Amino acid sequence: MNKFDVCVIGAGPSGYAAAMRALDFKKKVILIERNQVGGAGVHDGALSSKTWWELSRDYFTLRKHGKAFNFKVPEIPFQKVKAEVLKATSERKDLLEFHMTSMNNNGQDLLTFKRGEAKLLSKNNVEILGDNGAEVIEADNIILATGSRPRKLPNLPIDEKIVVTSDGIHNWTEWPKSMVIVGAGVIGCEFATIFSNFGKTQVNLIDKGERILPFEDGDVVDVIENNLEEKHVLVHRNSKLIDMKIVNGEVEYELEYDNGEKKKFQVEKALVSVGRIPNYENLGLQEIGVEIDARGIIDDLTQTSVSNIYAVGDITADIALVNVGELEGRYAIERIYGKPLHKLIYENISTIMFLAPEVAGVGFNEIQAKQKGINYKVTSLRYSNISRATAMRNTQGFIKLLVTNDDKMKILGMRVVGEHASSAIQAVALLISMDKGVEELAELIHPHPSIIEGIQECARMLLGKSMLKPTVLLESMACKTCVGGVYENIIY
Ligand SMILES: Cc1cc2nc3c(=O)[nH]c(=O)nc-3n(C[C@H](O)[C@H](O)[C@H](O)COP(=O)(O)OP(=O)(O)OC[C@H]3O[C@@H](n4cnc5c(N)ncnc54)[C@H](O)[C@@H]3O)c2cc1C
Ligand SMILES: NC(=O)c1ccc[n+]([C@@H]2O[C@H](COP(=O)([O-])OP(=O)(O)OC[C@H]3O[C@@H](n4cnc5c(N)ncnc54)[C@H](O)[C@@H]3O)[C@@H](O)[C@H]2O)c1
Repeated sequence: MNKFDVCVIGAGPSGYAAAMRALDFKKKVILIERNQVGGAGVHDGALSSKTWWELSRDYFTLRKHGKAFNFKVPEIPFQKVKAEVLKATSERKDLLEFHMTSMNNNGQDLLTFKRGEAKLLSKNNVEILGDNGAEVIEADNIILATGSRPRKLPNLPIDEKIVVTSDGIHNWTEWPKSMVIVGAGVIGCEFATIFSNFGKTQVNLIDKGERILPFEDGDVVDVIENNLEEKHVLVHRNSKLIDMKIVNGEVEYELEYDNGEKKKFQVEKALVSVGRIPNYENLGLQEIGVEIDARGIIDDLTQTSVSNIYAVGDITADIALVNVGELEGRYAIERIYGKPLHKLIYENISTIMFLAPEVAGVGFNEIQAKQKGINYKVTSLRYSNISRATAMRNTQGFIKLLVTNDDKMKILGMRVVGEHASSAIQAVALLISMDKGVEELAELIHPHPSIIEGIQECARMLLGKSMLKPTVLLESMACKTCVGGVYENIIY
């Protein structure tokens, strides 16, 4: 029987990162994947949806300029865009595969890749069921990185053709004339943005509550909702989906609103995006004593209740992000083979939501600060005050910075809504992780003209030395305290 130091199950972002980190420790590793290398980080997930988003944004910009400069933008077939998306995902998969093979050609010969379905037979034995039958291997340590899958609602006729999850969008062959999206979370809103950007589909979005993206601050959501509605997206607010069926190859659905009113709608296609569930079944975990509760595997900083078995990435059912999965994958290996240099903390994660415009975030938003009972100072600046945005001829958006309500003004979090938002987040993420205040940020020389200059102006506002003054530009700048949920302007 082949014996390994580490067996990693799943070659998505978290498993791949774990396997590569184990090689740094010169360990003998086996990486097992039942489907495609890259997992949802590449296929029907992060990279594919971001390629859709980038292409849709380019096309929307072209349509906008077409209107402004009076030229006609050619139609773009669905199949052409889909082919480009699949080209992007196979480029990434090929790179990851080439990289794996080259690691061994480097003379290390430490990495074995196996294609097949893995299942634990004991705490050290894993069965791999591949095309050529079953094989059993032995490993000192096991990393579970089997990811997650779309959550399905039992009463919905999901056939991955007409009613799809994010796994089935590539089964479509043409732009739907109309579609409904069930679930106004990140995936739902990103695809509402994508399809409305291309302008070929009437998009309806079902939202259980008062507003989309319920976990995000109201001022952020307002910008996104307005833009979606300008692109004719119909947001069904405060509504419950009570029925959906496929009739003559199209979708009929019925909503019940909070006021008791019921209404029927017809659309060509439906996308269901109501969260994801971890893949921990059929791995033989319960049989060998890995503790599992209703949410999924119980882990203590990646280690499960069986001490040589670790769980990383989406399987742990907490935060489902590529960067978090990769971090956990590396961390688990560092725990096994040496002391991790950094603690595994989740408070300081940078995120981007790919909407119109993009929304970047790090640390707390106002909802989270209030939930934790934290009093804070908050400063905000609209893009209309930033030269780069003026040059882009697109001043929609704002920056919002939260700091502690004391003299230290330690950074608690930031949200940026607007063009280049994602490029604006890193400096602040670093300051939060270094437990620093706004002084450092205010004095650093930033490139000009850039969106990040706006963050610096926010820091200066808090120090009472911004160039533009919030006392004058009342509509587009603000600097306040929030104590017990009550706001008060800060006057310097
Ligand atoms: C539409 C969409 C958009 C997203 N956009 C973003 C984004 O913009 N940014 C971001 O950070 N995150 C995004 N995510 C989330 C991100 O894709 C996941 O958090 C990430 O892929 C999780 O990585 P993972 O390695 O834990 O799991 P996965 O990527 O799911 O990989 C798990 C792998 O394990 C394999 N596997 C499962 N069971 C077995 C078994 N028994 N034997 C062998 N192999 C097995 C699977 O085939 C899969 O390849 C998005 C997700 C979706 C669905
Ligand atoms: N840009 C990014 O970083 C990015 C992009 C896409 C996905 N992701 C990751 O993937 C995860 C899954 O995304 P998601 O959008 O599926 O989940 P989500 O948790 O973000 O959103 C699910 C939404 O569905 C709603 N919902 C739940 N049950 C419903 C029902 N019965 N009827 C109507 N609505 C219902 C919820 O209220 C919620 O708004 C995210 O949590 C995120 O971690 C990240």
